[in-house]
Amino acid sequence: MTESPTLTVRLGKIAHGGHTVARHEGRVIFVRHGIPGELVNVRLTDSAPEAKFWRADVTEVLEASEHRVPHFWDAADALKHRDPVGGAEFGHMRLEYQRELKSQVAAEQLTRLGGLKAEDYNFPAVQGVKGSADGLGWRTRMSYSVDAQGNLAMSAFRSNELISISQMPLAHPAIEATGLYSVDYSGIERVEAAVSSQDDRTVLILLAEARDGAAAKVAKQFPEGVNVASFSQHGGSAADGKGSLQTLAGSAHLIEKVLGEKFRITGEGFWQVHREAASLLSSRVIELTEPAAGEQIADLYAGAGLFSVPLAKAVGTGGRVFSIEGAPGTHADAKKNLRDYSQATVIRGRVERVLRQVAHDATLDAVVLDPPRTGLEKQVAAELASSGVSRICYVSCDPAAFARDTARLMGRGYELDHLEIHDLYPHTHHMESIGLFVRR
Ligand SMILES: C[S@@+](CC[C@H](N)C(=O)[O-])C[C@H]1O[C@@H](n2cnc3c(N)ncnc32)[C@H](O)[C@@H]1O
Repeated sequence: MTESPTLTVRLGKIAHGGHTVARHEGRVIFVRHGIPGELVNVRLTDSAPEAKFWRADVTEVLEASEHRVPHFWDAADALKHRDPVGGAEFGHMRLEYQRELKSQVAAEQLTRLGGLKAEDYNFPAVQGVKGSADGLGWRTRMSYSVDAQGNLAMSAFRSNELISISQMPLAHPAIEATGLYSVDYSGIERVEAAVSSQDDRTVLILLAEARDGAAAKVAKQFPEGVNVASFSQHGGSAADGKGSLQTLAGSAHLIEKVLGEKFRITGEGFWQVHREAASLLSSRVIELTEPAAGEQIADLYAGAGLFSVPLAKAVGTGGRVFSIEGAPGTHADAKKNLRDYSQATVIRGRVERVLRQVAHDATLDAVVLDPPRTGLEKQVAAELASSGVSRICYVSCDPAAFARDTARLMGRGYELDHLEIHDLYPHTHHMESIGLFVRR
C-alpha cells in the first residue's frame, strides 16, 4: 500500500459538515478532526491532482487550540487511530466552543444560501440543551452494524469500514446497561437500540436478520426486561412497512410521553433522538405557531404525530389538523396516537404528492413542517406559497437545506420572523433549527 502524502497546514474557519478549511499552494483542503487556528500535520485522503479541492485528516497537532480537550471516546480519537469511528467528530473540542462553531456555520449558510444579510438579521447563537452539561448519554436511538465476527460495530468516519466497539458514550445509559456489546450477533445484519425517554427507561432492541431464525438465538442473550424484536428485511424494513416485525421478548414498541401525552412508537419508526428533543421541539413549535381554536393546520413530515397531537388539542373539534407522513410504519403509529382526535386527518403519503390536494380542500391557517435532512422538494415551497398560508413553522436538522429553503420561501412572499437553533446533537457537527416564516 502506498502511504498517503502528508502536509503541515494552518487550519482556517469551520465549514458545513464539520471540516476546517486549509489552503496549500492555492488549493482548498477540507480537514477533519482539527480546530480553527491550529497548526497541524495532515494526511491527504483525497488528493487527485485535477480535483478542485482535497480532503485530509489531522494526524498530529503542532500548535493546539485553547479549545482542544482529550477526546472522551478512545475509538473516535483521530490522534490515536488512523480510522476513528464516526458519530462524535467534535468530541475533541469543548462543548461551548462546538456550539460557537455551529453558530458560525448556521450564519454562513443563511448568508450564502439563504441570502440573509448579517446587518439585517441577528443570527442566533446555538443554545445548549438543559440537563446535558457534558453532552454525553443523550442518544435514545442507536444504530449499529455487525462485523464478520458477530460483534457490534460502527462505521469509521465517512467510510464503510466497520470497527467493533465496546461502548458508545453518547448512547443513553439504559442502552449501555443492557450488556449489548457482549452479545454474539452472528446471523444479524443490523441492530437498532431505542430507549423510552419516560422514567421507566424501557429498552427495545431490534434485530435485522441476515439469516432466518438468527434473532431468536440472539434475543436469549439479553437480560429479562429488555424488549427484543426481529425484522426480516425481505422486501424492505419495518419502518417502510414492507419487512415483517416479530416480537421475541416483551413488546415490539415503546411508549414515549411528551408534555403529558402518550405516543406509541413501533420498531424502527421515527422518533427524535436526543432525550430532551421531543419535549423541547414540541413545546417550541406550539409556542411559535400559536394554534388557535377552529384553525386548520397541516403537519408535514409528521412522524408518529409528535406535533400533530398538541396541534389537534389546540384547534379543538371545531378545527382540523392534517398529519402527513410517508413511512407506513410511522404513519400507523400516528393513526394510533391521534385516534382520540376526530379533528385530525392522518394521511399516509409523500408531502410532494399530497400537499396540493390538502391545500385545495382546506383553508390552511398554519403549516408545521419537519422534513428529513434534504429539506423541502422545490415544488413543496411553491405549493405552500400558493396555498396562501400565513404562518409556517419549519423544524430542520440541516442548516444548508434550511438556508436554501429560507431563500425559496422568502422569494415567494414570506419573511423569517424568528429563528432559534438548539444543540440537540452534542459532540457532532449537527444542529436543529426552528424558523417561523410569516407572510409579508
Ligand atoms: C425529521 S422526521 C420528523 C418527524 C416528526 N415531526 C417528529 O418530530 O417526530 C421526518 C419524517 O418525515 C418522513 N418523510 C421523509 N420524507 C417524506 C416525504 N417526502 N413525505 C412524507 N414524509 C416523509 C420520515 O419518515 C420521518 O418520519
